[in-house]
Amino acid sequence: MPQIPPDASTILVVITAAGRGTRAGDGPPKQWRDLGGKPVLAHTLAAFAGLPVVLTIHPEDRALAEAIAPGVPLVEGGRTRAESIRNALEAMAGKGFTRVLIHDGARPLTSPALIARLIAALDEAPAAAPALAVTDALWRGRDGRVMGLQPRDGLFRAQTPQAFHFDAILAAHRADRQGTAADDVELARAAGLDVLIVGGEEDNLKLTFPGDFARAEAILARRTGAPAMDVRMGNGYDVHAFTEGDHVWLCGVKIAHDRGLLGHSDADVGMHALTDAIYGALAMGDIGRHFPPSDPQWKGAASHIFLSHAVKSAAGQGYRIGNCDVTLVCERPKIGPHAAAMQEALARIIGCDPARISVKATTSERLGFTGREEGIAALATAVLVKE
Ligand SMILES: Nc1ccn([C@@H]2O[C@H](COP(=O)(O)OP(=O)(O)OP(=O)(O)O)[C@@H](O)[C@H]2O)c(=O)n1
Ligand SMILES: C[C@](O)(CO)[C@H](O)COP(=O)(O)O
Repeated sequence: MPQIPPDASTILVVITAAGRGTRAGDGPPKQWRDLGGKPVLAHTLAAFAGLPVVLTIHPEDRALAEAIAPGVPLVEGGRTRAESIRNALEAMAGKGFTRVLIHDGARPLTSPALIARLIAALDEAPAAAPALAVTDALWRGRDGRVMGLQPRDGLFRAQTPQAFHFDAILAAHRADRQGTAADDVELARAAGLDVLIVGGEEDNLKLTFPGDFARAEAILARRTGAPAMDVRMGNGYDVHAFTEGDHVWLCGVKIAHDRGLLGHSDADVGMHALTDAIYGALAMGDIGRHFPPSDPQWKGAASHIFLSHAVKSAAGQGYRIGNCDVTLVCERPKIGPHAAAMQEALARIIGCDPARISVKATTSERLGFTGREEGIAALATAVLVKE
């Protein structure tokens, strides 16, 4: 297998990351979005570790670029990909580089083996680029209808990095008047350069549309051995004593009763246990940490505020609630007739299907504080899922 040559100091890498990623949906430009815990561009840079790099950036992204690529020369990009790359080549001209790899910042999963194959190919030709043969049938279509077949023989899907003799590709860029080329091979061909096709890699995808991120996460998880799905579990336990009153709140449902539950908030013991289970799964402590009982603003507060906060915290970390199970321990009131309403109420707050929420109850056979009807205890388990 080809290796990156030990003296690679004359091989420049241009990573172009000045685009705005308009097709990738809402949020920051795709090269700055998170992929497996760090920005996409940090992965791209890591793939070329050991080689000198120049990075093209959008002027608004300078601080972000300096943070993830300290010491890497930054060049402002242009209106198009081709202009951005030309700016980088011009900035690095005359600095002793003989070969250059030109790569999309939005392709974070390039392998060292592919990079080595491309560098080796430059011994045989002034240009080499990775590509995959088209394997699906190709159609021509119009207005949602198939109009004809397109022979796929000899058709390839182009990837980057694209590798060139430095002076040859710089001259090709200088000769280009439009600045609209899809890639550097197009310019190399226009300048008459012979371009070798090197086998590309399916994993070397370019992040273009929102769905590409999930694919890249899965590839990354496979490479690092991390599970593709992150599952977390937490449990919660709470107790509230009975006091004078004529109703209790349990799992978001008001139930008439000959006693009330004592608490700083509405004392919904079931919802508190569930909230703690979610915080537990996130390793975020318990309700008391987020809503201190010493804070008067939570006096008499409706407990859905606490549960909503826990669910939002989970969502903020990329988790959805997989399922929950709440057990209420009391002799009275009887829970069975209210269990379905409780599941509905919790599901509404969580924003999930009620079928993912279980509420059940047990007595403690008249034993202990719950058996003596001094209070109600609740236990809950929550499973959080990140895909
Ligand atoms: N003026 C530009 C436009 C694009 N690029 C870079 O070229 C690569 C491939 O382009 P593309 O996937 O089209 O990225 P964007 O232009 O950012 O995306 P979109 O077309 O969806 O806006 C990306 O790494 C992108 O940052 C660049 O450096 N300068
Ligand atoms: C250069 C490139 O990655 C080759 O496949 C691609 O052409 C650039 O992205 P775009 O989606 O065509 O702008």
